[in-house]
Amino acid sequence: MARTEVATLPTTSVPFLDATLYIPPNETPEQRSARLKAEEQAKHASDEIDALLNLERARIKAETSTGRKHTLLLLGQSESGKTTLLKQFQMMHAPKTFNDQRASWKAVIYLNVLNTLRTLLISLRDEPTLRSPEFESLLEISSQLATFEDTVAAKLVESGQFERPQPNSTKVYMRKRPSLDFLKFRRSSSSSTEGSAWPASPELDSCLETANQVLTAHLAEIKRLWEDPMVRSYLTGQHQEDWRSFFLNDIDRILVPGYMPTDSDILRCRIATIGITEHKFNLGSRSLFRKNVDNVEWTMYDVAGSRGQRHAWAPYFEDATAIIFMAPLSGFDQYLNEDMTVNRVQDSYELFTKICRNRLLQKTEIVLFFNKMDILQEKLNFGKQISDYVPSYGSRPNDLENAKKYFCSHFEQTFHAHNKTGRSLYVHFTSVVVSLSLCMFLMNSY
Ligand SMILES: Nc1nc2c(ncn2[C@@H]2O[C@H](COP(=O)(O)OP(=O)(O)OP(=O)(O)O)[C@@H](O)[C@H]2O)c(=O)[nH]1
Ligand SMILES: [Mg+2]
Repeated sequence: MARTEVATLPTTSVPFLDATLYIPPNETPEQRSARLKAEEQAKHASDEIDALLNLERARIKAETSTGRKHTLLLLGQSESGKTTLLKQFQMMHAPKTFNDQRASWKAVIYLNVLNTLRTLLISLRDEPTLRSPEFESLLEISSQLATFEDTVAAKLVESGQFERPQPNSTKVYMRKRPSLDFLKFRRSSSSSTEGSAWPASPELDSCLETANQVLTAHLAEIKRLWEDPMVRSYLTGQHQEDWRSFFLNDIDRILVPGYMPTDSDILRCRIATIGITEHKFNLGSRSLFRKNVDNVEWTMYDVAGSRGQRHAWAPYFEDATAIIFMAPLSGFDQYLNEDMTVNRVQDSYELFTKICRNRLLQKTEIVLFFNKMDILQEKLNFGKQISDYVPSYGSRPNDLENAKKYFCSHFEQTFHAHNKTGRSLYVHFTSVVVSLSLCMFLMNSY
């Protein structure tokens, strides 16, 4: 397959003007002084970030120089499945911690349900043909649902494990603050072998209880709305995030009194990673990446994958033993949340290319996970045509085997084109929410 075909994937280049460099015409003295002050603050913040990154680099170097520590980086775009893979590792190698935290995940699952309901109501609001009695009835309780969502988010933030952009944000996704805190956060994050359940909060429990009562009282409407074929067909065209449907499909089970999240619920719930989190595993004695590893500690770094946060990855490159790069192929018909002009598979490909050609990573083993294969299969079964979104796919058969072959060959080509040191590429097609034996397989197969 000719390598030039990649160029016909949807383009991602968008003009970008940095607001801090923009000087408005006819700038008043007050505007000028405010602009200069903002520039000074931006420079100060940037210097501070550089200083913190240098410190972090020195710390990692000191830890790895003993040879007793190996570093594994989980890289990939947002929602590619990095944290989900980490949870799989925790299930396998830190089962006590995983079980201790089980009950705590209930709050995140409720947050996912409340947020999905709110997103659903918002997206149907402007579609008069889809406004049913169920919709009208749920609209009446929407502000109550939003209050629950906000309270659950606030209480999770108070637990110290999560953040959100601004204290009074109406957004319920807890995302990284654009601040220096990612390093602070990384240091304070608990390692998976030592972590414990998040602190209990009576206010959070009481909010979940009330939310449960309201949702249960409206369960029939929620289900009728969610199962309405016209609504489903409308949502399919909206390219919603993959994780959203899971908890609404299972809402009866989640609202049952005494509900305790299952392994699968924990793997499927979604919370964006903030900054970089560090997790330690002792894998005993085994052969890994062609090295005989004997009681060496593995430190796994799970990073935030959205574009604005990728600059924080660099300090971890120099001493990385291996990278697991997650590229979800199911994203062929989706766009980045942070830039709706950028196709997700195209973004993964470009990011992977940057990783392959990074000078600091030339000796780092790369494991490539083409993830979310279950969702890709569902989309192809549903009749979605890859060539509608990736014109260079052309007239190839629109099936799983051909899609795997097509995308894999592009990623392999870019790897080989930038492979100056003869390192190997290990490719796997995965669905990290379902393959429970994956980690065992990974740990034993190199
Ligand atoms: N069906 C399915 N869902 C998956 C798969 N992998 C991940 N998910 C879901 O996709 C959502 C996003 O996964 P995360 O692991 O949070 O993604 P991430 O790469 O850590 O994202 P950031 O933290 O934003 O960088 C979660 O709800 C996961 O359960 C998969 O293979 N199949
Ligand atoms: Mg994550």
